[in-house]
Amino acid sequence: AATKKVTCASGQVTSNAACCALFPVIDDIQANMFDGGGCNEDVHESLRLTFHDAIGISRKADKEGVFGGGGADGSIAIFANIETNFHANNGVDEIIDTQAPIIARHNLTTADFIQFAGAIGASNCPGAPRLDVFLGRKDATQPAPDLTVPEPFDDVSKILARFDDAGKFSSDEVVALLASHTIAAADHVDPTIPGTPFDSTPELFDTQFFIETQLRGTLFPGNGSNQGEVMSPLHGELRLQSDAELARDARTACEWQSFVNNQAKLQSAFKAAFAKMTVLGQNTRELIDCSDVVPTPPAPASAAHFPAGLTHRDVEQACRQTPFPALRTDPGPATSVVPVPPS
Ligand code: HEM
Ligand SMILES: [Ca+2]
Ligand SMILES: [Mn+2]
Repeated sequence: AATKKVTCASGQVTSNAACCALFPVIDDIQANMFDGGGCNEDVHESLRLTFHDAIGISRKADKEGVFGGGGADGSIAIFANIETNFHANNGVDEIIDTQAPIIARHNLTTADFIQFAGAIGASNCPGAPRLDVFLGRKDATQPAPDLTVPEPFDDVSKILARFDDAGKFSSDEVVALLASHTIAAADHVDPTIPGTPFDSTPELFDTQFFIETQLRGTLFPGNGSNQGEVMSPLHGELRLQSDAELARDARTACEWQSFVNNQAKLQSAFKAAFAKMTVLGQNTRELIDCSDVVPTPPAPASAAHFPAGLTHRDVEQACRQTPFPALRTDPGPATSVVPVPPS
């Protein structure tokens, strides 16, 4: 059925008048955080922040009658003085500080703004799905407890258990959420090489992350092994221990491999898992769906490939049922990944 549309005072069209308020927010964050619509570091950090806020919730704690966090409730920014001290939140203070004056200029809850900024940011990255946007979350009145955010040195069992406890995420949904690491870099895992990406295309929401995490690790991009870091296949690329293990564990390896060269699945699975994550802890019946304000992301640019210098022989096959897809190797000298410039 065709949905009714409203035309906002600005002339833009959306399905609900309440969503009109979002268009000026889009203009503000695009101009003042995202370099006029780029897939820059602040986009990456904003997407990471959606996760670190939302995952702060625990079904187990609730059952035991203790507060396990309010999920996507803005607590990470509202109680930044507490939550940014948690080890797993290292570095999120920067994007919280960047977002704060923008939040102050608009009439959204902090909880809504954090999720909104991540969705708009992702739409700047070629290949990304249009992520869902909801309005009407209630802001936190207390901080999330420590230890809700997974660490890169957690083992697969602990990671899967944490996602299940937070929101009944299946192992497939966990793998889908890790697609976020296709537009990502680490500043603090090896602090001597800030901005070191997890794949060779941190400006593209493509499937390279799932390809490159399956290649044999041969080097450390910086000063050697840090907590939560394992060897990567490329100069200038950093591999998290958690990503390496999820790519190789019997519970997750085939799902991981299924994203290789499957842009359509990457988009649909990440969109669905994000839709679940972005409302954790909130009463969805009270939320307004404003997803139609999200710009359509540019089409994915590059075709799936092995980075120059690497081939099928460098794949550490982990899925037992299905062979790794055949891919071409990029021409030229061995790939060296350049750092993501700081925003
Ligand atoms: C097993 C679960 C996860 C672990 C252990 C993990 C761990 C990490 C670590 C250690 C970093 C590097 C931070 C730094 O040093 O600057 C990072 C970056 C990032 N993470 Fe995750 N992550 C997980 C899941 C997620 C999820 C579910 C999302 C979003 C849906 C996400 C989005 C990001 C993004 C976008 C970045 C890049 C930030 C930037 O480039 O500045 N991560 N993650
Ligand atoms: Ca990428
Ligand atoms: Mn960063």
